[in-house]
Amino acid sequence: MSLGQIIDGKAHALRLRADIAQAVIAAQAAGARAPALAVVLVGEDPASQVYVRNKIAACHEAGIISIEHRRDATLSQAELLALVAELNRDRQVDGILVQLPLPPHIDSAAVISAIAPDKDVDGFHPVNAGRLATGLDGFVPCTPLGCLRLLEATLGDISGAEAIVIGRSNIVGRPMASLLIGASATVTVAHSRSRDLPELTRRADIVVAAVGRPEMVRGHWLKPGCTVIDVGINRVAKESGTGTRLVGDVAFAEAADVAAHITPVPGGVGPMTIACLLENTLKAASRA
Ligand SMILES: Nc1nc2c(c(=O)[nH]1)N[C@@H](CN(C=O)c1ccc(C(=O)N[C@@H](CCC(=O)O)C(=O)O)cc1)CN2
Repeated sequence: MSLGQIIDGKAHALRLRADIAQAVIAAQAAGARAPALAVVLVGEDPASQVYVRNKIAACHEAGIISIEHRRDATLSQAELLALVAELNRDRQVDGILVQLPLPPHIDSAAVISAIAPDKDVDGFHPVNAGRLATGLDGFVPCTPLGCLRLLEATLGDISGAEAIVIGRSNIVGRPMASLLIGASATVTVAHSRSRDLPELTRRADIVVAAVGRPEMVRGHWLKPGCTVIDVGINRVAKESGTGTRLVGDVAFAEAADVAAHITPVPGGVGPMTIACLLENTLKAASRA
């Protein structure tokens, strides 16, 4: 029997998106122009195409202008850097998003570093990473920001809580740890070299799994009554042998028997990523 309360990321995201739409209307009533987001997609990665389509639809619904720049996979790094430079100069563009992953011949770090930090609504630029790590205001990457919003809505104050972040990527693990430290949690960052991961995880009141390995975090790793935020999106073969299904980094059914709160996959963190992109775009526009 499942004991854990499922955290409905889709419902939280819809509420946040409605709040942003209201804020856009209010800003325009006060004389501002509509926020504008440039979305750059290079290549034909099927998942990226879906994510970009969903981001553009979410912008439209919230009254945010989106300007799509699609380029084929043969685009050179120099051409992409030139596009980013042009968007940096464009005063009608508040936010710039370059969808990842980029084709292998392009150095993603170089492209991210070329985005003006004050238009970097993905929060991936080293200046924004530094601002977050040092407690300064800046843009926070959308996925960890969405995780924090879900934790705040579910638990309220998390100061003093023991948290573990499993994974140390620049996009999720590291910024997530900074956000939790900012919220005064006691934070452990675990990774592939960590010794006795189950034991470390069992100490935590809050578990954020962002490791990219299907169902790696097991129910018996968890402290009863903890809160589990599953960032993983892994496509695996169905047991029937035909087709695939999405699973997270957490073995959901087992974990839901032990945790007090848990995000599902799909329908947990993913929808919050897109809602937080809108939040960051509104913030970029209101600073311009
Ligand atoms: N420039 C960026 N690139 C990438 C980011 C990012 O934040 N900025 N994150 C991911 C992909 N991503 C957004 O871009 C993203 C991933 C997943 C979801 C989502 O809603 N997932 C659904 C399931 C979707 C499915 O069926 O495949 C869910 O979890 O419910 C939204 C956005 C990498 N690239």
